[in-house]
Parts: sequence; C-alpha cells; structure tokens
Amino acid sequence: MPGIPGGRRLNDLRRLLSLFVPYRRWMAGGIALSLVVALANIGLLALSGWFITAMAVAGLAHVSMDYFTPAAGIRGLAILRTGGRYLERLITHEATLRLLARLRVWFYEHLEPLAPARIQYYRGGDLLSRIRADIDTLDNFYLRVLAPTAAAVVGTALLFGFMALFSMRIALIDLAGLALAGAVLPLLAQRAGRRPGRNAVEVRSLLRSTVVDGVQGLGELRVYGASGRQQERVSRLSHDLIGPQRQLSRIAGAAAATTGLTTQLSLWFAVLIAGPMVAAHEIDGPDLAMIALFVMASFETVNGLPAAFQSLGETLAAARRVFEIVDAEPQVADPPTPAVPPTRPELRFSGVRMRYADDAPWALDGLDLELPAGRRVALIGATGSGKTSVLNLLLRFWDYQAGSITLDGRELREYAGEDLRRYCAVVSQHTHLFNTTIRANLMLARSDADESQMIEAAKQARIHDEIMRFPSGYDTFVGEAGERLSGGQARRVAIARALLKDAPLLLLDEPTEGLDAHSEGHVLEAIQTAMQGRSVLLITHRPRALRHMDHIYVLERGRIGIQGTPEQLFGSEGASLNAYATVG
Ligand SMILES: Nc1ncnc2c1ncn2[C@@H]1O[C@H](COP(=O)(O)OP(=O)(O)OP(=O)(O)O)[C@@H](O)[C@H]1O
Repeated sequence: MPGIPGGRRLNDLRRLLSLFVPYRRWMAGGIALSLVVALANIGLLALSGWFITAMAVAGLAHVSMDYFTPAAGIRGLAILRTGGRYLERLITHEATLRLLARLRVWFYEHLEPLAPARIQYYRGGDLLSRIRADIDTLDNFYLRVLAPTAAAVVGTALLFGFMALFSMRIALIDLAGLALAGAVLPLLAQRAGRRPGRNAVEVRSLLRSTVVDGVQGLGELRVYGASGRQQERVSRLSHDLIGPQRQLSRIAGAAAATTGLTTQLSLWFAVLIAGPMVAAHEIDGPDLAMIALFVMASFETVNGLPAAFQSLGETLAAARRVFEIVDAEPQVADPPTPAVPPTRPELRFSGVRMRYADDAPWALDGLDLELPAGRRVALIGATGSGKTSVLNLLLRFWDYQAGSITLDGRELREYAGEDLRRYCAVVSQHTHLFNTTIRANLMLARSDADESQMIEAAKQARIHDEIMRFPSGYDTFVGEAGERLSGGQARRVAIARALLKDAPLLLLDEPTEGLDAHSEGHVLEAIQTAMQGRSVLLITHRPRALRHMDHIYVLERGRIGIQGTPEQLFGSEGASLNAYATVG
C-alpha cells in the first residue's frame, strides 16, 4: 500500500502467518475440505455432462451401456459435495473462532502494559476499532485470503494434470485462463483497490470513534445544543465512506465481469480444440461434453481469489494498526530481575524530576517528600502543581527522569510494577466502576475474598446498609461507569474495594472532590476507617480531610513550598487551613 514499504508489508504478512501457526491443523483441514468440495463440484458437472451425452449417443446407436457406475459416481460426488461443504464450514469456523479468541487475548495482553501512558493519545473509539474491527479483519485473513489461495493453487495443479491426460493444448488453455482469472486480474484489482481500501479503513475507524465519542457525550451535546453539529460530522464521515466503497465495488464488479468473460473464452477455445479431436477419433463425443463442462467448472477453484487479493490490502492495513500497538514499548519497563516485593510502607522522594514528554515542562521539579510507615501525609497545592503526577510515579505508570524514590529502602525502579501496584490501594475521584454488579466491582480487588470479607469491607466503607436497601443488594448493576449510584455511593464502593484489597499503602487522590458536604462527611468517615494501620498519601483540596493528617506538604510548581503538621501550618483552630486548602 502507498505509505507502507513493501518490505514491511511482507514482514507484516509473515508475522500474521506466524500468529496462525498454532491452528495450522484446523486450517489445513478446512483448506483440504474446501478443495474436496470444489473438485467434487467440478467432477459432478463434468461427469454428468459425459453421462448424459454418452446415454444419448448409446440411445441413438441402439447399444447398451453400463449406466450404474457413472450414476453411482454422480451420486457419490453429490454426497461428497454436500457432506464436504458441511464439514468444511464446521472446521473453518472452528479454526476462525479459535483464532479470534487468541488474537483478542494476544492484543489485550500487549495493550494492557501500555496503559495509561502510551495509550492516552489514542481516542477511545480508535482503540475500540482496533480491538474489534481490525482484529476481525485479521481473523478474516484465513477465510478470505489464505484458504481460497491455497485451495486455488493445489486445485489448479490437480485440474491441469487431469486435463493433460486428454489434451495438453486444452490443459494449457485452461491453465492460462485460470492464471488470468485467478492471479493477473485479482492483482490488477488489488492494485486498483489499494488506495480506496486504505481510505475505507481510515474513514471507517474515524467514523467509529466519532460515533463512540458522540454517544458518550450525548448529555453534553444536548445541553450545549451541539447535537446537530455532531450529526453533521457523522453524516459527513458516512458520506466520505461512500466514495471508497463505491470504488471498491466498481473494481470488484469489473473483476467479476472479466473473470466471467475469461471463463467463457476458455470454454470456447476448449470446444474449438476438442471438436476436431472428436472428428479425428482422438476422443469420444461424450468426452467433448465432459471437457467443455470441466473447463467451465474449473474456474470455481479460483472464484475466491479476486476477493482474496482485495481483502489482502485491507488485512495488511488492519495488521499494521494492530502491530503498531503490539510493538509499542511500555513507558515503564520492569527490571530484568525484580527485587523481592516491599514489606515496609515507607516512602521517600528526593530531588525527583519528571515530565510527560521530552519537550514538556517539568511536572515535578526537585520534589522531596517523606512518608514514614504508618503515617498519614497530605499533599495539597494549586491545580497543575504536580500532585497526581506523584501517584503516577508511585504506580509506575510513568517514569522519573532524575532524583530518587525509595520504598522500603529500595529504589522504585528495582521492583516489578505489578508488585508495587499490589502493594498500593488507590481511591481517586475518577475511580472507575465497571458496568456490572457491586459484588463484581468489589471482588475486582481480590477475587479470592469470601462473602464475609466483602461485607466487612463495605461496612467499614459505610456503604453496606445502602447496598442492602437496593432490591438486588450486592447483585445490583451499577450501570456504565457506576452511573446508577450517587457520586458519594460510588466513591464509597471504591473505598470498600480499596479496603478489600487490604494493601499497606493507601493512595487517595481527591477522594471527596465533587461531593456535597453531606456525602463528603460519609466518605471521610469511610476514609478514616480505611486509614487505620496504613501509610496514607492523601491528595486533596478539601480542608475537612486535612484535620486527621500527621503532616502536610504544599506543592508549588513541582516542588515542596512549605510543610508541617496541620497545627504548625494553619494554627490550632484551622482557620487559615480552610483558606489555604481551598486555594487549589
Ligand atoms: N497524562 C499526562 N500527560 C501529559 N501531561 C500531563 C499528564 N498529566 C499531567 N500532566 C501535566 O503535568 C502537570 C502536573 O499535572 P498534575 O495532574 O500532576 O497536577 P495536579 O496538581 O494533580 O492538578 P489537579 O489538582 O488539577 O489535578 C500539568 O502541567 C499537566 O498538564
């Protein structure tokens, strides 16, 4: 395709094929069966032609002939064709579905370590489109490209060998026709279809992400009266899709028509050659009928090739988009031999500098911070001062460029990311609740927890009673992103989830943000319980949450400005604390 060098395309094709290797037996079985079906079909037509003609000739000549054997052959081929088709569908679908399951898991396994740093610049709909449509396209590679091509190559060789037994000239004509219809025309069609094929994939993906975006933001679109504009955007993209699709259909139509013409011409030439052969007694009359029908039917073996060549462009474009994600390096790599997981939740930042891109300003610029085991530390500061970036470093979502962060005396980089994340429980204002039951959302933190542990966590998070008031209790569906729960309830479910995880280091990122005073009170109570016996790093703008902290750091443009106990910073009555904490 334009833009993708040939070498890389070949490489992509090789990689694609290597993904199919575990299913080679299923796939070979499917291909063999489709070959059997095609040959049975051709044989059926040719034998029937021969039989009818032979019977007519025998009738005219008043001679008797054995009609049992050819009739049985016809029945046998018909049964083979039908039974073979059934088995072929069964096996090719089995192969396809097995492959699909593997491809999705394989893609997801590569995608997960990229979150969030590497995938934040992809649009949600675009990722969805890669996961769903592109993987489907790759999956079609077997059914639409590989199977027809393999069956065509083997089938053509067999047909050529058979026809050569009667006439080399006819065999060569048939071969030339098959090569034209099966290789030359599809190649030309594929070349013509490259640009529209690529455009179609791109526009389709853009359309999908625009639709997903629009559906997710339906509320906002209505509030701001922007539904019309969104609709226009979608219909413009749908319209843009018509162009390449029409071009692709035209190419497919022209290829199909030319293939039909090639078939008829081959038949015509075969009859022109075979006619004189009958006259010269080189072959019998019924053989002429058989040869003519055989040549015509032989094109069935290359029927799928034009579509295969056309799909190849689409498949390679999809493969490129999928490999692009699969090949991306995670932002943070694990050390080759990770240290044993930490046991003491004691954290120290010294002179830490981090930024999100080489040309971005420093988000943290010489940060020094200490969190002794079992202590509660708060981080406050104006918006954009770098508070959430501290959590991003702790969870190893991003790396730091200078300075040192130690946990339990070891540099953060020495631990495996998974071990660190297992050691932390996080509650943030954006904690995601999955569109499933409350129970499943809680169990996400610890799948081996039993009912009583789950209920205990919910009680500590002050949400159990409210859950029990729902008709389905813990089996209540929370809706997309927890929309069927109130903000405060969702936050407390998130706290219960963190409690169930029972991790020694509790990270709270503005857990009461966006809640009214009443809900905030409930959530703070839950947090109070959650903080017992843990090291806590709390990021907040809300003064109420600060009262229970041991130490407060004030972040100013990526480094600590002032710090101290709540009393030292704000006086015993906390009046100025209110003023300061709401600055952000
Ligand atoms: N994922 C990201 N990619 C690129 N830049 C980012 C990202 N997250 C934060 N930044 C930038 O890093 C700086 C610090 O952001 P950070 O989110 O840490 O601040 P914050 O103090 O938590 O702000 P807020 O109180 O608004 O949540 C900002 O300039 C922000 O634009």
